[in-house]
Amino acid sequence: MIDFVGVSKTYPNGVHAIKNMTLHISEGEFVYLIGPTGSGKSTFIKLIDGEEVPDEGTVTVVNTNVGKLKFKKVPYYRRNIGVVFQDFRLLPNLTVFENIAFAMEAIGENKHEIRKRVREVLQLVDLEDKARCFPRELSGGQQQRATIGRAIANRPKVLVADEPTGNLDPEKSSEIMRLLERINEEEKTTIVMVTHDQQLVDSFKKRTIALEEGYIVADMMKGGYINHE
Ligand SMILES: Nc1ncnc2c1ncn2[C@@H]1O[C@H](COP(=O)(O)OP(=O)(O)OP(=O)(O)O)[C@@H](O)[C@H]1O
Repeated sequence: MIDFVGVSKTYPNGVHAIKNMTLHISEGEFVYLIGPTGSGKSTFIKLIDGEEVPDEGTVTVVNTNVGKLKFKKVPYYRRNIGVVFQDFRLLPNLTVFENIAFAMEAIGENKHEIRKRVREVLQLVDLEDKARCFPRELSGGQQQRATIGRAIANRPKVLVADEPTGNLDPEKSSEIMRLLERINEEEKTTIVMVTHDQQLVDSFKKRTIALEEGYIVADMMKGGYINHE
């Protein structure tokens, strides 16, 4: 599903963010990406969603060579990838229902299908009673659930989450983890999640890939935190 073969990424300022990385993530996996600040986690995510291209090696996601994608094809490719950030990024003037529908309207889905899927997603993220609320009327945890709903509306094959629990307390973070696990199981979505939250990684055990200075320094199938941070 996600294959990095000999991937290196150097930014124009000379920073080597990813160094000769080779790694395979299978369809349906749920993987944590951990590592100290500046170790290359966000760059790894950007190589997956096509925001950055590798200088060396190949990044293949859902049978697409992402680094070789023509500019015009990037939006089509991105339909395969749902993205969730720490800071929510919901559209403030749209309701929860509209925020989720927006992602589907953007790809020209028909109205009937949008209504059906948004209801399904609202149920999955447990926000049926908040459908008509605006983001500012929601708690942080609810906003993050709405963001996740928006990210999965188009049934992406891969969901990348960059510190999705970064702004939430432990209880809300666990709630988000249980939701992501549900999406992973029920929607068969492959999930790559960047996190600094040692407690989460220890309690919701999953394959854990640790980066340091652009290198993979550990790849543990059973997960759990290590001493690299
Ligand atoms: N657009 C950019 N231009 C130049 N250098 C960059 C750029 N983006 C990231 N870097 C550098 O590349 C390295 C890796 O950054 P990256 O954001 O991937 O790390 P990270 O592990 O996600 O860090 P954090 O945990 O702080 O988010 C850092 O040294 C960073 O300063």
